[in-house]
Amino acid sequence: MSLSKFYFAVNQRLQQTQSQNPSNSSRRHHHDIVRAPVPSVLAPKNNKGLNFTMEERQRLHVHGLFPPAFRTMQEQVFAVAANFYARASNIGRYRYLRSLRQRHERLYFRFLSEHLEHVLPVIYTPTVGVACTIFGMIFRGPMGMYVTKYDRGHVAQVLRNWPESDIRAVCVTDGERILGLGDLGANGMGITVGKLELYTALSCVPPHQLLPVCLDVGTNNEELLADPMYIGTRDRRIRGKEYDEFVDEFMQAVVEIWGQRTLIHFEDFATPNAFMLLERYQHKYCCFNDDIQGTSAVGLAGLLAVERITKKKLPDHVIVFAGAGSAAMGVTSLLTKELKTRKLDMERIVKNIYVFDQNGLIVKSRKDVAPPIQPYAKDMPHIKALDELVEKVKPSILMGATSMAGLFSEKILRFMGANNERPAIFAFSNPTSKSECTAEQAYAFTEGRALFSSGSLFPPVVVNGKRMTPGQANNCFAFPGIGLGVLTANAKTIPDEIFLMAAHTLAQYPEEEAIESGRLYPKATEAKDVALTVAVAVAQYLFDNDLGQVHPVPENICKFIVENLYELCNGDSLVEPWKFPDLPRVPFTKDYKIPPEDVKISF
Ligand SMILES: NC(=O)C1=CN([C@@H]2O[C@H](COP(=O)(O)OP(=O)(O)OC[C@H]3O[C@@H](n4cnc5c(N)ncnc54)[C@H](O)[C@@H]3O)[C@@H](O)[C@H]2O)C=CC1
Ligand SMILES: CC(=O)C(=O)O
Ligand SMILES: [Mg+2]
Repeated sequence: MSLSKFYFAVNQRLQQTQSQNPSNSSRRHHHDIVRAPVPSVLAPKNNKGLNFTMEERQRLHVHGLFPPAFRTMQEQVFAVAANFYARASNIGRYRYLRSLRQRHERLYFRFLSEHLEHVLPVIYTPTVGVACTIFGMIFRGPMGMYVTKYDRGHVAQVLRNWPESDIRAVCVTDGERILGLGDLGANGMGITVGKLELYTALSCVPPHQLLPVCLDVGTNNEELLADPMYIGTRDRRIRGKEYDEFVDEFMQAVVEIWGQRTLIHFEDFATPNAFMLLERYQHKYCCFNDDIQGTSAVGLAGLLAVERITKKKLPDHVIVFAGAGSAAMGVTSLLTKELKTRKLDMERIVKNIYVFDQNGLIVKSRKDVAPPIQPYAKDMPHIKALDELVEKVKPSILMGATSMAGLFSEKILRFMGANNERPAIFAFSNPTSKSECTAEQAYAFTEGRALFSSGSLFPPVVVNGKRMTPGQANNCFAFPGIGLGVLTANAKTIPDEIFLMAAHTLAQYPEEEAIESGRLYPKATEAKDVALTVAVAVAQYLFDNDLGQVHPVPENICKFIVENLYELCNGDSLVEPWKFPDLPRVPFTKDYKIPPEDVKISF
């Protein structure tokens, strides 16, 4: 029984119990009516919880609404941590965090910011994927705007209902390709919420300036259409002109309301629409597609790190891309751009790049190849099986973005290990359940020599006593910094070069020691530092190329950004908000941390 069906059954049972005992339900109803209104000082963005001082409680008329105890922000973070780690499952933690955000926003982001390593897999991939599959059941209240096809002609009017006026960035999805989970329709809202929360947690963009949007254009997911818990419109997806005009209206409405400078982040559109919309809007609006462009920066950064450790130039590496969707084609095209900057011609660039999709190797004789992939089509006989291609061309780098769990079979991984001293394996697909292979498999079948990275993080693996730490090849190391850099410069459009800048900045992160243990990407605990560094590089590029709209151009961009960051500390402006001061800790020190278990392998 699927999780949503299980909960549906539980709810049905509850309803039956209530209808058998009407006196219960009417009593509860009566209590609801007499409940006192919540003062606006307790609205999520104003609430300080037990951190309200006695003077504030009296002045703001909330005295008596709280127990007498006072807690510092840090103590409240401890209390949240105790609750968070006490939950038995990550989906339980997700639900706890959702309710925390809905009552105390600053505490929520402060907690996120301090416990990133454990929180990232909950508010982001993989758990957010589970949350999206049961989103209708766990929906608690507004988190963003739903715009449906029935709002055509009135999209601006609908967007104006959002209670915040100073929106600087919008993350929008139409829910057609949510992670590797396919068409989740209106449930895709969970993804846009998660992405924007990283803009705050990693880049300190104030949450009230961020707006998640779900364009509900229907769903073709039969299970959802038949699911009573589904929260979206129960229609099939609109396509073609109708779809294009709807998205056009949305884009116009955003700039009409919040201005041309509003950053529009496209997320988890199905690949054909993702490329179509990027081409249509890239030079017209301040927008980017995270799955194509954000991922391209992270993919190229990983390749640059491989180049560094193997001491072999990228064009000399044989690279097989499994998948030819947004993610894989994003990386391929940024790699091409990078190699062009190295003065290589197209023939040389594509020589060692092989693209393989669900119908096999992309070859010239195939008729089903989309235009962006055509330059990589090989003039050789078609190969249908990935293991056959790997045996034939002997790649040193294997990148997968297919949502096909287990695609990198034992045979393929052993082959990679046998032919390379440090085979590079990238399993981009999300969530974990869709990964092309696990970290354990990548290390086990290459005698612990693989440079392994995945879209959703795997725990470290101890191979013959040596601790291998996989990296996270995820666009979360790019988009928060890119977003912050673009907002800092107030750019009107986002040029492709930005993603090259981001890739080179990110590639500098892993130290030699980390690379030795197989990790090509920074740790989650470094993600805030990465975001700021990427933002500075991006803003610098925009200013240098006269693409910024801030006058006068700030002399010190880093200082300028830091001074404008969200105060995560309830008004105590922190000089370096991404490094919190070591405040005195209360004896709240129960063992509530659950470090991920290492997997142990020996030969
Ligand atoms: N780690 C990261 O930062 C990111 C990861 N992703 C993940 O990448 C995956 C793919 O995303 P998109 O490119 O947008 O999806 P997509 O659905 O457009 O592309 C999937 C590609 O995989 C190919 N494919 C399917 N089965 C295959 C098989 N058995 N053998 C070889 N190729 C096969 C398809 O032909 C298609 O070209 C998703 O799981 C997504 O979550 C996407 C963006 C960023
Ligand atoms: C990470 C991401 O954007 C994806 O899997 O779609
Ligand atoms: Mg995505």
